Amino acid sequence: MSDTKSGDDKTSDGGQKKTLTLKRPGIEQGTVRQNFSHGRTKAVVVETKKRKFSMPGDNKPEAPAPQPVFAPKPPVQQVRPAPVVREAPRPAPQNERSGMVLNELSKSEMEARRRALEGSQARDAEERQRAIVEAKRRAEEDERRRLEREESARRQAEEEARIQAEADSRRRAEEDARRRAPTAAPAPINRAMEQEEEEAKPRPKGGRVAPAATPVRRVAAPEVPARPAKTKGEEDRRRGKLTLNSALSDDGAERARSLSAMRRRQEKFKRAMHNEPREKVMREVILPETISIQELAQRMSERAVDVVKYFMKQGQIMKPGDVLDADTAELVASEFGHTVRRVAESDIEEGLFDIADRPEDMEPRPPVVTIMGHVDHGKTSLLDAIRNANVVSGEAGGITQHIGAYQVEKNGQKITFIDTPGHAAFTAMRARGAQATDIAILVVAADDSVMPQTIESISHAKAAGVPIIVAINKVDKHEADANKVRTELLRHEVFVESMGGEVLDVEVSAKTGQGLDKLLEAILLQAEVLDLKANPERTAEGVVIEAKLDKGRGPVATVLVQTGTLLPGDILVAGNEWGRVRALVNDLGKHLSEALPSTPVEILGIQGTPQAGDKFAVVNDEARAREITEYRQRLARDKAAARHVGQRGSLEQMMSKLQTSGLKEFTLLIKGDVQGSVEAIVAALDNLGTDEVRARIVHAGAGGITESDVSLAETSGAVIIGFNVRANVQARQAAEQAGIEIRYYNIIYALVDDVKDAMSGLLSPERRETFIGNAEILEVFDITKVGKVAGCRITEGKVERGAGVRLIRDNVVIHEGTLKTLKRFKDEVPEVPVGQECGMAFQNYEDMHVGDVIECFRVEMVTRRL
Ligand SMILES: Nc1nc2c(ncn2[C@@H]2O[C@H](COP(=O)(O)OP(=O)(O)OP(=O)(O)O)[C@@H](O)[C@H]2O)c(=O)[nH]1
Repeated sequence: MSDTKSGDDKTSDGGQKKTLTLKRPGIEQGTVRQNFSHGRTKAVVVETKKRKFSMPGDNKPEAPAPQPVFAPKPPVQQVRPAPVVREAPRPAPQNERSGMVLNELSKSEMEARRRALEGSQARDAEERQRAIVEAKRRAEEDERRRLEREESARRQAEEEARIQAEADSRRRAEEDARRRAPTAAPAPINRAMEQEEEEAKPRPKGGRVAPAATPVRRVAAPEVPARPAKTKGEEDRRRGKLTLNSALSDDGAERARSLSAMRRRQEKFKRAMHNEPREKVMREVILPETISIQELAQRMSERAVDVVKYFMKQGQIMKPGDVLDADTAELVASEFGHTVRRVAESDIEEGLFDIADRPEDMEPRPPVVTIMGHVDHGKTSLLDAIRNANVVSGEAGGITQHIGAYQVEKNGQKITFIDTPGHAAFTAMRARGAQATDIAILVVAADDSVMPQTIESISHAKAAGVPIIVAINKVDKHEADANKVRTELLRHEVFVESMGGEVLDVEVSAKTGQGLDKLLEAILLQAEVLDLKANPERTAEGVVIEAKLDKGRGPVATVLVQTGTLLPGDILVAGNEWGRVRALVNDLGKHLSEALPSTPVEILGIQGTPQAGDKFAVVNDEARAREITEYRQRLARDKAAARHVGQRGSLEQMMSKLQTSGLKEFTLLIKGDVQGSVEAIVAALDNLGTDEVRARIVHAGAGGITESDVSLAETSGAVIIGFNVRANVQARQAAEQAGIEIRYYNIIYALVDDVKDAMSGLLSPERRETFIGNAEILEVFDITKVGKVAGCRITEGKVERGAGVRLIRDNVVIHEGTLKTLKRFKDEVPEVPVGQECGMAFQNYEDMHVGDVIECFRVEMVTRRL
């Protein structure tokens, strides 16, 4: 902008703003005020030059000089205010041009300018030419790339098809080999899964970018020079940002995936074009214990919606998220034509239990005894008597407390008694796979002899392979007949020693203490025979005997250490719960520094309440404990959900449900403070069920109500019942959000009564009919516009308008309906009592005869109760 010709250039006086140029012909001058920041303004002289047009031949000698300067520029460009005003007035140039206009430039200057102008025009032309060439080159380049892209996609498709074919043939060969030698080399359990993964893996890019490494060199080699430039560009665009890492890493997965996706799209499109049905691929579906419909569909390579449709055809409305048990899933998979292989996800638990011990590490351990027998034969009395007489020496004086098991000492040897008499607990434990008992004491009252539960107890002990010692109790009673007991036991294949058998029998009295020592000796003798041993020098394993949520101490569990030594600070997993042992407390309330094999001990520090019968084991660290319990909790949740779904989910049950349609269910989730009370509630609720309505318990357990309970209740539409427990804040909030009802109780009967009431509501109300009266038709009148009216006499009770009526002829009901009119003389009346005559007409019915009887009745809908 320094080439301005503003008056400033010619001004030597800085304060003088006017230009000192002469008024030139063809140039108009004006002044414009220009605004700047900070309110500054400046007057600017504007010159407008009238344009001269000259014909090509018009070659005036003076013309070329000014024209090169001004001609290329449009007139408006002559307004050049800004640079003019900003510059400080410069001292007037010292050359001869001072005060002269431009068209009076020297010849040499003119020449220089002309040259410059010509140079710039030439450059412009050159650039234009270059741009055209460049555009052409770019178009060619684009076309070449496009062709290359197409070619590469085609080769890629060919390549993958070939690799696929190779993999198929390899698999077939492997299968053939396996079939030929089925036992020679059993495939590892995950072989099929690995193979499937292998096939599912995106094809490595090696086949394309590094062909030498693979046998596909022949196909790939020619592509090498062209491809990297092209795919790289594509890749970069896709990734957006090219980092050093991404540039250097050999990650071809994304490229392979996107190319496969392209291929799939192409195939899909082709299929759609030719209307070809998809080729059905039979798969081996790996089934865990529970699986969601979505996951199952994925493993079968089917659409989830097809599986849902399949269920719909079976009359079941399912969602893709619903969980199926393995049996149902297997049925579905085989319906879709796939084979299944079931696997256990329990690998995570491997090595948790049953660590092999070396024989030399084994040391004798005390026997664990359970007392069984018929009701009122004295089990509790016997347990109490033994305990009171034989508390572990040195610990007498402690306040005994019920922790579910206790230890006594006899002749310096310890015996552990499980303090929950009866075979129910024994069976519950066995049902969970735990066997805590070494010896069963069968209590039979000498005055009552063998009774039904005595026989049941015998069966349980025998089924568990636990030796029996018979305690013939209440021998202090004068009507006691111990021999009768012995002979009756013979009938149930319990051959006592005194009858020539091998089963030890002892006559005892829990009341007087008679024979208790003998009983304990018999136990020790039996234990000796059993040669009970365990390795105390290892991490502890055992079984949960009882668990509860203690108000002050949180979750508390009584465990029986079966092997190893349990120490405070140990991290253990028990059922679905884990925790770090904070304290070990025995049945006398004493804190122990260790719990050796066969010791029952109460532990504090677990996160939740496990269930009686759950096995426990000490693990190395919290992470493992968490991992195992999370897996187990997930499993339990899935199982509960599958059980719930199973009600509608399994085909077998679908059928049975269809047959028993009309059965209403009252779904409940029960949480209680101790396992015992929960079991009692469940049993009581089970008894409420009828053919029409029953309580379905989706989950029952000890412990507070948690968020997972709420979500289970939500999925199964259950009401949550808390017995002596409360919901935590999260659970409460979740329940509020989900609209789940939580009811709290502290009395079982109140709970059962409420459930009964609620279930009664589910029973459809009963239609109850009450007879009101009878009338005999004496005459039938046909009245115009009204129709037939029966003239009757009330023979019994009364007749009410609005009540139900039946027309009875020869004791057969001809019609049932309502009355249209009930009249005495000419008046409509609400009712007519016995002995009086009246006129009656039926609604929409006229076939009445003399001698028919009209029965009048009232119908009520009565709510039924269980
Ligand atoms: N005379 C006498 N009575 C006994 C003896 N043992 C128990 N009893 C009584 O028998 C009744 C039942 O005894 P429990 O110990 O409650 O019997 P149980 O087998 O534990 O009963 P459930 O817990 O209901 O199965 C009680 O009234 C005891 O006092 C005994 O050796 N002699």
